[in-house]
Amino acid sequence: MNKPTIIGIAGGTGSGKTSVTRKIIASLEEHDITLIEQDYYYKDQSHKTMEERLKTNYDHPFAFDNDLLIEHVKSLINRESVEIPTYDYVNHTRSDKTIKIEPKNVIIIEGIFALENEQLRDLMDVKIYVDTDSDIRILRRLSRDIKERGRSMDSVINQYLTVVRPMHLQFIEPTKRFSDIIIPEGGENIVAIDIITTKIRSLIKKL
Ligand SMILES: Nc1ncnc2c1ncn2[C@@H]1O[C@H](COP(=O)(O)OP(=O)(O)O)[C@@H](O)[C@H]1O
Ligand SMILES: Nc1ccn([C@@H]2O[C@H](COP(=O)(O)O)[C@@H](O)[C@H]2O)c(=O)n1
Repeated sequence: MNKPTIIGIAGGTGSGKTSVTRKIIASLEEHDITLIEQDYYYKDQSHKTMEERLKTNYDHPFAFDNDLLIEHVKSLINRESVEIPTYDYVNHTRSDKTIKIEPKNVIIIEGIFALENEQLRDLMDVKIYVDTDSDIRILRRLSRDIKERGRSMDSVINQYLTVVRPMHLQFIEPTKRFSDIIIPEGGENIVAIDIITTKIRSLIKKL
């Protein structure tokens, strides 16, 4: 059986990775797509106190269980289903439930460090970096984290200035050079989404 088409979508927090991913999936409605959000692979911290969890650097590659992610992607490539973890941003740890993911012809891996790990990159057919200015990204994140992730304005601003911004510059922004295509402004870039879906369709045809 042929290898599924693997797409990696990276970019800073609030850049619009999730929005781009949703638009790609919607544009390819005639195809079944497996989505893996890298955030689900944040390391389990259930053995830590909340105080300890608040001190974790969630913007460092070490915060992720990449070994498990790579193992799961390889299983999907071998057309085996996997039970993937889920993540609870309010409690900063893995949730109790897992989700069964079935292998499909297209697999999208989306996350801030989707292009950081060489082993993971080597499995990808198309590598995308969503590039949005940092002032826009922090405004989007502020609004989203307060509405959806149980955060206060002060905590988002403090985390951004002390951890998120420096880690972005050190670890995430440099992964842009590994991308095949850079999308400015994320999900509203209709032309870029169109180019990407055309490429994915042509890769699926070759399967
Ligand atoms: N083009 C846009 N205009 C306005 N808001 C946007 C746009 N793209 C994304 N957002 C909003 O910004 C927040 C972060 O976007 P998201 O796609 O989740 O980014 P990421 O996955 O890179 O963190 C979400 O609340 C989303 O609805
Ligand atoms: N417990 C956690 C885990 C992660 N984060 C932040 O999430 C960001 C990545 O998610 P995006 O959807 O924004 O790409 C990352 O920058 C972490 O700081 C968190 O705050 N708490």
